[in-house]
Amino acid sequence: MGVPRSDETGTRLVSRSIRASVPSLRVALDALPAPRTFWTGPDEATVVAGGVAAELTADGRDRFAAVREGIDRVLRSGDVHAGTEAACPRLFGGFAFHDDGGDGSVWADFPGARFVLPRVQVTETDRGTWLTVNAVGHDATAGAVEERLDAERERLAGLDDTDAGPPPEIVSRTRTTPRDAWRDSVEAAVERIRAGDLRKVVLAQALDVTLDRPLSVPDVLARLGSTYPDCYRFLVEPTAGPDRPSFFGATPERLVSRHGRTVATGALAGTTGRGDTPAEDDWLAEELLDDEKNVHEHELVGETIREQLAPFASSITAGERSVRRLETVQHLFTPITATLDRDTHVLDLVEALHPTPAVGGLPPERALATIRETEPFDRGWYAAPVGWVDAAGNGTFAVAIRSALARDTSTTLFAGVGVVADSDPDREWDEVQLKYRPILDELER
Ligand SMILES: C=C(O[C@@H]1C=C(C(=O)O)C=C[C@H]1O)C(=O)O
Repeated sequence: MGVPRSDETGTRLVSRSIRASVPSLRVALDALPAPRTFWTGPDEATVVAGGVAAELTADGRDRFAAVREGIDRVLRSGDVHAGTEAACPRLFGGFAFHDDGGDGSVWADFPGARFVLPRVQVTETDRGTWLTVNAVGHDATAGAVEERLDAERERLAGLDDTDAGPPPEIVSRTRTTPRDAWRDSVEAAVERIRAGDLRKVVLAQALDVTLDRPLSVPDVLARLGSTYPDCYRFLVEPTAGPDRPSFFGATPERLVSRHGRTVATGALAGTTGRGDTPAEDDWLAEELLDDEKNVHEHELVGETIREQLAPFASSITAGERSVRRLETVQHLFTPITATLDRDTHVLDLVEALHPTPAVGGLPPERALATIRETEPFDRGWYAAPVGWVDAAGNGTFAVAIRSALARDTSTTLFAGVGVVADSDPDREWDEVQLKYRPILDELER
């Protein structure tokens, strides 16, 4: 797995941080070396990072445990001066949706799991901005890292504060799933549900668009931050080449966060649109809260999450169900918190929770098999966990929906819907189109 063994010859991780200033995080992200990393979310520090000090990859069903072991080896012992908690060494990454690898399509460069300790990282917190340089390996010395830290600070402070460019134009679009095929798939799933074979399955579509020029992902992430300020935004690049793919998104869904013994997650499922007026918005929200089909779909998610957490928790609390209003859709949301009964690593919680029935279905194995048989494309990392882990096993993971994979002038967008016994194929089709909007709006403004 290409992991430097920190236990063979003593400390091999060196990490130094200092306060720094950058013209903007967007400009910094654009200037950092590939592969680039971006992460932010509610109550989270914003991180823009570049390069690789250490990287872990794994495939298959055991990928959660395998990367966890690798991460522990990298972070176990280190010569770390971070200045603030958010600048302490963290690995950023995520997982493929399915246990078995994809079909080698657009996701060819994405392993089953990949985490990176960035070489250079800018961390923005409520209390200031920090620059971090990390090194792992035989040649990692405090002197060399401190020299690089000074050089990076000067380079980043000297960057010009340019404006974001205008979005590109869409030249063409191709759907993976024509409307007729969609109708057939949803009807087949509904039949299986009515026959008692399944309780819920989330079916997705992909949309391939060609742009008139390559996408600037830093610009898109910055704009998504203004439109979706309460969402998790992320960028994962698995390779460093000029033609590398970038997986990014602005997702409203947290899979799990763990800080010490405190765990926070939630059920987000059940969807309606936005109204043209505040009154219509409120009417749609009320209708969603009362809608039997959406409430059922939502409750399956909440119940399952509570069951999945039970083996780790001394207590689990579900808050009140409410409507979460986003720019383009409204969702049913129930917050769930838990107290761990021991020091369970965040990646063990990720493994236990993924995929929740908000993106998979019930019973899980049958739903996953249905997804595999039905969807004519590889989900890759869509709807899978993305986030970060630190040395204490704390971390936050989001569910990578409202996301897209960009490479050069091609971008593939993904969106799915929960299918239950009384789902209507045409309404589900419309819901998929709404869920493309966060990213699509950035490509055709
Ligand atoms: C699967 C997606 O969204 C999920 C499905 C939802 C639903 O079916 O109502 C709502 C939010 C998400 O949990 C997606 O956006 O691609």
